[in-house]
Amino acid sequence: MISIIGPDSSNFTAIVASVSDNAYEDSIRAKDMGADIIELRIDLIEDPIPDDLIELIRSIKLDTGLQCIATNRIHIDGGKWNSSEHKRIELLENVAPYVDAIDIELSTDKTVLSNAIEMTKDNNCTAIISYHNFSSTPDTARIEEIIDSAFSRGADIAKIAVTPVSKRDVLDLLQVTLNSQKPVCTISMGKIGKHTRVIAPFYGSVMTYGYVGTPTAPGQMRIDELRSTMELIL
Ligand SMILES: O=C1C[C@@](O)(C(=O)O)C[C@@H](O)[C@@H]1O
Repeated sequence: MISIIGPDSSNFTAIVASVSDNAYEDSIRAKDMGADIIELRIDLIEDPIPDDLIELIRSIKLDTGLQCIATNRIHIDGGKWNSSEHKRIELLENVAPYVDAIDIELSTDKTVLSNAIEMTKDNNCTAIISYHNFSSTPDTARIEEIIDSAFSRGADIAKIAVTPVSKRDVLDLLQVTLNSQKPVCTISMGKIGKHTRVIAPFYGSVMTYGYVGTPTAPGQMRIDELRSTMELIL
């Protein structure tokens, strides 16, 4: 399970470094830059082979001491996975015994999602159920519905990554974040939302994502810049 409770049992925000190709080298750099957790984006790795992924995860965890999230992002949620759904989930099952959390999309087929969440918990992993919208930000009632849906399907953390078209969209997401009584990770992507990667934690977001080599989403900041800016203003 990933830890989102600070050493003094206060809530703290985990800085997550998304890595893909060059995952090992970028994970070492991420650690030095101040990342708390590594996210391995399997969908961004060329021809992922289970045994190689397991060896990679073991090396990353051993040499960085950081916890690891496995993500194999479905195309509809902005991912690059382009093979079968069965294989997509199978790769997550292969690595589940070696990681600390699995990220699976709310848009996944309900039965597949339910089985994947069961598998996640059977492996004592944190279940992150994520929702992505790369064109807009739903209204607050809809975002709250999405969060409730994620928890009703077994999420330990509900992740909402949406795209604002106005400052009001950003404020709406921060309001939902502040009101949430359960662990959420909220991100306003793109240029208008970029500052939420630093300030959403102040309103209760339990994780914030950054990059080492190349961004894996619009508006991401480099890990060291993210950490220093958070330390400066939070
Ligand atoms: O879902 C998320 C958040 C993210 O999309 C971002 O906006 O930083 C980056 C993804 O790698 C991660 O899985």
